[in-house]
This record gives sequence, structure tokens and C-alpha cells, in this order.
Amino acid sequence: MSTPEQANSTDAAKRRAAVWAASQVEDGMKVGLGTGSTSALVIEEVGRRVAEGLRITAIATSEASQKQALGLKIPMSDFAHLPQLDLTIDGADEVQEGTLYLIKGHGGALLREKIVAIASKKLIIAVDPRKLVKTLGAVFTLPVEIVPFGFETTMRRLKDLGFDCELRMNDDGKPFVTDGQHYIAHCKLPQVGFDAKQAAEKLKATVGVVEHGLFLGMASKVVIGGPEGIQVLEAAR
Ligand SMILES: O=C[C@H](O)[C@H](O)[C@H](O)COP(=O)(O)O
Repeated sequence: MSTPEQANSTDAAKRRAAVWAASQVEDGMKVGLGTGSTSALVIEEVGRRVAEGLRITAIATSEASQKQALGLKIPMSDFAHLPQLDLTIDGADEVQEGTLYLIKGHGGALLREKIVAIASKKLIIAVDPRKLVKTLGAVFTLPVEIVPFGFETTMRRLKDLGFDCELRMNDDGKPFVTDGQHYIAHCKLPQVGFDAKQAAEKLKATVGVVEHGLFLGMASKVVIGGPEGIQVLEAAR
């Protein structure tokens, strides 16, 4: 549990990162809008710039972000009309130092986020400093989106592969359902000898798994908001 002062400084850090990320949107761009509390600040800032005359078209990564963007009168579209995006801005649950590998999906939006990210020329990730980790899984579990039919057997197979997972539940005791009508399994990652690429391959090959929250080699830049400014990390290419 964070103190009110810590919560305020985290909010300020997120906002700094969000404002910088939103400043990377240029006139005429086709933009992907992420999901989560940091992305909500990005959308707010993009909306403010649109109200000032910035001309863009956007695609959202969740129903919540779509609703927020429409409320701010950001022109929204879809993949029938925009085959490729110039830039997507999103948040992350963890960013691994050095590799800029990400864990995403604690807001339940990883599938649409990945579809939008891979359709974008660039992906900018905006975070507060708590998100930076040395080892993926150090703080957060890995969300894995699974098909509801037979989820019990899918989760047993995940366990056999070494992923210790729990089904994400709502407060009412029912499973959390994503925008794509799937369930989410939250999986603990081993902290010693974890190979992210191998894990991603194993998860993709598991029948019943729709997508996982490992975003490897996808982030072009990560902007970290801090107490006084921002730090921008660039992916080594
Ligand atoms: O599904 C949700 C997303 O991956 C979010 O971008 C991630 O959970 C980070 O959210 P927040 O900015 O609220 O920490």
C-alpha cells in the first residue's frame, strides 16, 4: 500500500511520461491508443492537442480507451480503413532494463494491445519508475489470455510447461472476461534462468492460449517519468 505522497508522486511521474509520449504525435499521423491509467493520461493529452487543431486518426486497444477517445472527440477508425499505424503509445506493467522487453496486460487488454502494436511502425511505452525491473516477473505476474472453453485443461498444460497460473477473478467471484470474451490466467515467472523468448514460443504453441503479455523486441522507446523530468530509453536495433 502506498502513502498519499507516494501515490501523488507516481501520478505526477505517469503524467510527465504521458505528456512527453503524446508530444511525439505529429499532424497527419495514424495513432494507436493504449489502455490503462498511464494511457488514459496520454489520451487526455492527445485529446487536448486535437482540440487545439492536431489532425490525427486513431485506433484504440480497448473499449474503455475507445470510449475515452470518442468523448474527447479524437477521430477514431479501424483496421478496415487504416492498414498501418505510424505510432502507438501504451503503458506497461514491467519493462526489463537493457532489453526493453515488456510485460503487459494487467488491464486485461493485451490481445488488442499486441494487435495494434504490431500494426504500428513505432511503439512508445510510457511508465513511471516502479515499472523498471531487472528480471521480468519480479513484481508482476504474466497475463496469458486463454479461451474459456476448457480453460481448466489449458491451465493444467500451462502448469506442465512450468507456468504456475491462477485464473483472474472479478470481485463478484466470476472470471474476468476480456474485450475479446476470453479469460486471463496470471502466471508466476521463475526468477532464475527465465528465458523470455523460449517462454513466448511455448505459450504461443499451447492450444487454448490466445496470446500472452510478453512484448519482446516491440518497444521502440520507453519514456520513464520521474520526480523532476523524464528519461527516454531507446531500443538497440
Ligand atoms: O492491459 C493493460 C495494459 O497492458 C496496461 O498498459 C498496463 O497494465 C499498464 O497499466 P497502467 O498504466 O495502469 O499501470
